[in-house]
Amino acid sequence: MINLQESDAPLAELNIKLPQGFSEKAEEIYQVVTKINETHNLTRITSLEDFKIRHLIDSISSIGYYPELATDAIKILDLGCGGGFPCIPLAAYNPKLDITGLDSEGMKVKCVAQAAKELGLDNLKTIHARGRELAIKEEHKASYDLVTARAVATADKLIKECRQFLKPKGRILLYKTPDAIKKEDKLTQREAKKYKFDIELSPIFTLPNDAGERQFIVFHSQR
Ligand SMILES: C[S@@+](CC[C@H](N)C(=O)[O-])C[C@H]1O[C@@H](n2cnc3c(N)ncnc32)[C@H](O)[C@@H]1O
Repeated sequence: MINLQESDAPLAELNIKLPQGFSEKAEEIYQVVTKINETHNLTRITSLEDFKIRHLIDSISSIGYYPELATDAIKILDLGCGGGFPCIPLAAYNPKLDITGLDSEGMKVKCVAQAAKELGLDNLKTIHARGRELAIKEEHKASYDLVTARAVATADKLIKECRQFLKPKGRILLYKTPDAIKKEDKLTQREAKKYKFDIELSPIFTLPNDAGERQFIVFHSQR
């Protein structure tokens, strides 16, 4: 049984409150995703404790930094959603979020769509496409408040790929490690300046069980 609690690091550190019934939902996510994984090889993270920390807690940790995610009706594109992270836990956390999981691998989006159906997540849909192809389509251009991406590409590439999806004053929120942010800094600064984004960095936090340090980099569109 996944025992997700507010006292779990870094949920406590980030002051993230768990909605009623979320621990049970987290258990359901674990069951559904690992069942689909048996035949589709979506994730190598399958032990209960690792899944809890590296998928569930990591995915919702952005709420500590961006509290509107817990309460508001935000339209989100999760670019490179893979097996459904962070989009599945975020959709389960706040039913008002309207999330689209996008991936260039058709099998992965099919699995995420199946998981969303089994979990009753009506606020999560999926699209099979590459980011840059979808971004130029009329119905997706300038349509999202927020683009998220975890473990997809370097920040400079993601600025280019995600910027056209954003509504005016939209944001891109990347799940990163502090080391990656430092390493990518020069190119990130260049692309952010070129496409007129302000950069904001979250505090660094540490995931338990040697899962490493995390930091968010957020790009705020000036337009
Ligand atoms: C390492 S996986 C990460 C998956 C998930 N975000 C996670 O953290 O578990 C990267 C995913 O991004 C997808 N991807 C990479 N570039 C992409 C692009 N330009 N457009 C859509 N999907 C992309 C890949 O197919 C892959 O599923």
